[in-house]
Amino acid sequence: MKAAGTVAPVAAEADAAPAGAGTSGSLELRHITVRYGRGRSAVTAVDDVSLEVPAGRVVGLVGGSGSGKSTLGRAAVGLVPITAGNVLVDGVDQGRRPGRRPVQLVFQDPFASLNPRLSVGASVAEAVPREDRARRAEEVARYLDLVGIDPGMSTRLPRALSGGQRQRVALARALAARPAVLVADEVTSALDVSVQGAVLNLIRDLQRELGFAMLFITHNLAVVRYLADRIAVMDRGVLVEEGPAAQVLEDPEHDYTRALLSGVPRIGEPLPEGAGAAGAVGEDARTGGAARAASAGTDEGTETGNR
Ligand SMILES: Nc1ncnc2c1ncn2[C@@H]1O[C@H](COP(=O)(O)OP(=O)(O)OP(=O)(O)O)[C@@H](O)[C@H]1O
Repeated sequence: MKAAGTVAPVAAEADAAPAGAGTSGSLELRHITVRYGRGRSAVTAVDDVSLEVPAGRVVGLVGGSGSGKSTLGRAAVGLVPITAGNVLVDGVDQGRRPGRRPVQLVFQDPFASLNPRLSVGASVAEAVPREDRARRAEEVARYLDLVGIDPGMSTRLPRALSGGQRQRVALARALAARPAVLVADEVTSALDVSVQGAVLNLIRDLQRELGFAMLFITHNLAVVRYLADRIAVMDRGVLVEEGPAAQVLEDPEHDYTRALLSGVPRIGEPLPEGAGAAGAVGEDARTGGAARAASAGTDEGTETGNR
């Protein structure tokens, strides 16, 4: 593992491919609509959204609460049925029905990705592709090591781990499946501020090292500033803006993006989650904490006790 990095400024050359690129797949969401329910009670959570995550790149998906970010991520992974549109991985249409896809999702709550009755090792082993079953034990050790978890902990149950450790194991499980694309949905929001930076550093280092494409969903603009090559902004089910991270953050085109950045909600709307009352990017107490922890290169040290 590389040493924890420092907070990077917004990539000046957002279009330059990161080191290690070329090993991953690409994700293309074409005119995706997802509707929950039927008739009058139907909710259009995602409305005709098209978005591309090129191989080796990180696209940050931001927006206020209920804007449809998680639904879009779940549609990409095949966890919710798609009402209209197509999900393509490496140009191959994945169909609209829920099902297994070469896209892995890491959730906000690691308990959602880990079976509480399975040991850490068994959880990761389950994800190892069939063709690697013969060397499953080595693969489990390799991925646990990669995320900074001592493979000696593989007999433990998730409940015996800290929140940060559980999220690392969830990440190991997702990566062990060797996905073409990773979707990370609010992966640090449930974590203690003191470990958020370490997990973000880990994700950033792994992404650079392994070169997988990633759709990184968050309400936290400081986090996308830190991680994303490109930023996509959703408002009430619609994609309102998409572009290189620096451009979206420094010179947003859409009013909603400006409102997210300034923390000033439109009249009659609640303050978007993550757009701190203080306003500017990184001034939200939570985001500031994450960025500072990342900047200091801190890790949860005693928590994992193995890095
Ligand atoms: N399973 C469901 N059944 C019905 N409606 C749903 C379901 N899941 C989400 N919704 C609705 O779809 C809309 C989009 O929700 P979604 O969770 O995708 O937004 P989000 O941007 O991820 O929000 P948050 O940041 O709060 O998680 C919301 O109006 C939500 O109430």
